[in-house]
Amino acid sequence: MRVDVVSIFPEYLAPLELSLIGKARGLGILELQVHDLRTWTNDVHRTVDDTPYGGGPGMVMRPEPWGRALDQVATPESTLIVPTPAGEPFTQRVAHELADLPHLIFAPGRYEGIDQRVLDHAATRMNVREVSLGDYVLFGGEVAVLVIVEAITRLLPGVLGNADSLVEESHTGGLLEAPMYTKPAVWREQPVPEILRSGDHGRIARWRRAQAVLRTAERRPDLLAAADLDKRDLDVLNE
Ligand SMILES: Nc1c(O)cccc1[N+](=O)[O-]
Repeated sequence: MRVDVVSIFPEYLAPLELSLIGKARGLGILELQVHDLRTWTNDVHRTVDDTPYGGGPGMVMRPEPWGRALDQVATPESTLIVPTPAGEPFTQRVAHELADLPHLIFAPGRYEGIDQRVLDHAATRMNVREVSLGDYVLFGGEVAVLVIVEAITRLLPGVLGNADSLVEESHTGGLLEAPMYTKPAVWREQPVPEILRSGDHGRIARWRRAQAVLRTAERRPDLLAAADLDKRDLDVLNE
């Protein structure tokens, strides 16, 4: 997979050189390049914003630099990802969808956002997806890019040492993951649930599933409605 990020704060994306993302880049699993949007400005002040038509507070990102940036970076295989509070919810399902694509271009906006014509023009030549991490307001989209790139990269084949890790985690299968424990067996007078030390893998799997169902029912009933529950799950909820 290739990823290009265009930002007025390219240094914000430095964490994409670290840890497993850095490893994926080193292995050639992920090809990633960060660009400074001001590269595509043509005035002495390298201007990227201007006042909004129709009035109102703040500034809007000018279309010309973005247009020239996308002209250079986009290919026929590109999908433009625009992190914005006005976007569709970014979920594990969306992460899986994006992880299957050949080329993602991220356009994190600043100020009051990017001139809408940039997205509308881009949509005439590539897929455009506006995605939101949540219902809150940030200074810009760069931190959202870090989150989305991490969520996608860990799904790419060869990145996680044990692909089984993807099976039992939260939101895979629509449920939150069960609580996890490690040594010592007792910590500050709190024992690890006995079943986890029983060695009975069938009972352990059923216990973990029950815990996931109960935790999801308590914290995220919205997910439970969409989850694929079996009779045993329903019995757990009705106990
Ligand atoms: N919430 C927000 C924002 O305020 C600015 C850019 C991106 C996002 N987001 O992805 O959620």
